[in-house]
Amino acid sequence: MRAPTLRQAHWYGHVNALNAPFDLRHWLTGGGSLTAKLKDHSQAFRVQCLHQRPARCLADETAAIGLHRPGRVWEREVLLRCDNRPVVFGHTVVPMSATAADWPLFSALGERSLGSTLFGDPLVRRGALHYARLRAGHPLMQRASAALGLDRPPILYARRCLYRRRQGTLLVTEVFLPAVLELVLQTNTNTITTITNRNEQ
Ligand SMILES: C=C(O[C@@H]1C=C(C(=O)O)C=C[C@H]1O)C(=O)O
Repeated sequence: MRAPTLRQAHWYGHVNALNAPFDLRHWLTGGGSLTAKLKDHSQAFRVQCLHQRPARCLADETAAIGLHRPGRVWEREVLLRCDNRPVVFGHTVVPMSATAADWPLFSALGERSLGSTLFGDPLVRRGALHYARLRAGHPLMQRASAALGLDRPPILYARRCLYRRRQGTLLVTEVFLPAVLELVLQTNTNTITTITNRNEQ
C-alpha cells in the first residue's frame, strides 16, 4: 500500500487502527445522529455554518463520493458548538451531478443541522464509518485549525460516512476537536427533581 501523502489521510474501516484516545472512541464510533448526541451533552447546541459553496473535492474523498477524478462539488463546512464551544468541524461534499430530487433540503440548510435532514428520512441509506488521523498537512486539519484560530494540534481524529439517497451521494466528514473530550452527558435534572419530590412525599 502506497504511503498516503500528508495532504491525504488513510481512511480505516476499524477505529482500532487509529490508536485514538480511549475517551474519544465513543464519539468516533457512535451510531445515530452526532447532532442528537451533542445536544445530550450540552445545554445549548448550535451549527455555525462557515460556508456552503462550489469547491473542488479533496484528493482523498474523490473515489469515496463516486468520482473518477477530483471534481467540483457542493461543499459545506460547519463548526458544531456545544455551549458555544466548538467541538466538531464538519465537512460535507455533494457531487455537482446531484439534483434537488436527490438532496431536497441540502441547499437551504443554513444553520440547521444536516443530521436533522438525514436521520429520519426513509430514503437515506447510510454507509459504514471510516476513520483517520489527520496530520498537519491535511486540508481538513488546516481548515479546522484556521476556524478555531489556534495553532495546529499535532493530530486530530476524524470519521466520515457516505450517505445515499435516490441517485445522489453525500459524504460527511466529522473532525473531532479537543473540546469534545470535556463534554458531560446532561442528566435530565427535571426528572431527578420529580422523583426526589415523590420520594419525599
Ligand atoms: C450527519 C450529521 O450532521 C451533522 C451536521 C453537519 C452540518 O450541519 O453540516 C455536519 C456534520 C454532522 O455532524 C449528524 O448530526 O449526525
